[in-house]
Amino acid sequence: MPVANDAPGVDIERADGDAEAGDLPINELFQSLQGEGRLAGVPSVFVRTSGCNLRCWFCDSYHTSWEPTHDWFGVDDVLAAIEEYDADHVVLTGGEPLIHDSSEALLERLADRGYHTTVETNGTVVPDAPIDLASVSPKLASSTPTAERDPDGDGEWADRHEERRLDVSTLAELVERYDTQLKFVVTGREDMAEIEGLIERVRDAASARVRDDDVLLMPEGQTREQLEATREMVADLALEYGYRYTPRLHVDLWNDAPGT
Ligand SMILES: C[S@@+](CC[C@H](N)C(=O)[O-])C[C@H]1O[C@@H](n2cnc3c(N)ncnc32)[C@H](O)[C@@H]1O
Ligand SMILES: Nc1nc2[nH]cc(C(=O)O)c2c(=O)[nH]1
Ligand code: SF4
Ligand SMILES: [Mg+2]
Repeated sequence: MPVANDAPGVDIERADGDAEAGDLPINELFQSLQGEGRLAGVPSVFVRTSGCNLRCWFCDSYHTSWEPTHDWFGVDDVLAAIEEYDADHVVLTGGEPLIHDSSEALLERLADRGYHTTVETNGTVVPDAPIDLASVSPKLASSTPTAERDPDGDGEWADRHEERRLDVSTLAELVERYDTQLKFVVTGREDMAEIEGLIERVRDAASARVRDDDVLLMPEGQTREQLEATREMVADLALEYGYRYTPRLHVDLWNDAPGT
């Protein structure tokens, strides 16, 4: 998916493909309702950076991970595009937004201007920047792109993904530093043992408290049809384990349409 430049008033004229120091690779920028997590339903501007240090086989943002596409924009240009919208909430996502140093500069500027910021992150990087809600989605073994599941080849990324996907001390630091929700993509009941074990390890490692309702179970699925097959099972698991369920509101509403 190319940069979404058809939204009214969004100025992304300087799309010349060349990076300058401090630029961010932007895949798309749009307004929607936050579809996931504690703030589901809140009108928000989404800034999607391109590039990721992981390769989940199910990644619903294929054009930021497996096949990244983007144009480069300065932080000022990104801010100007955000300010075209009448929104108080900004969601910085990707790809993995925290692999880019300039994400920190953008978050500083957004905080200065009084925006509420959510960062959607895989929890492998601790940033040095203000964030109102760290929406951390640690990646489970069921996300690994094994040869059978690799959408793009025959498992070349499996080892790198496996090595990088979880680091308890990084997760503990995020929990200590930020108001955090831990949002797990659930593919089946088999994921629960890993989730339970990981929560226990993060609780042991972090001085800050992780409440059961800071832990969210989200059904895997990029389309309405796929979610139909997983959401009830995941809702039942949330009830059984006492964690929170999060819908994928945007998928329920708009399926897999771009810019939603
Ligand atoms: C595309 S990721 C970008 C942010 C970051 N890289 C991460 O994974 O948290 C945004 C959110 O979508 C979730 N996600 C990606 N593919 C999904 C799928 N097929 N089903 C459910 N959630 C998915 C991720 O777990 C994450 O919470
Ligand atoms: N509406 C909507 N809500 C979202 N919440 C997290 C998203 C993401 O891709 O990070 C996302 C997204 O892509 N769309
Ligand atoms: S970590 Fe996030 S962006 Fe990266 S591949 Fe997984 S879901 Fe996609
Ligand atoms: Mg998304």
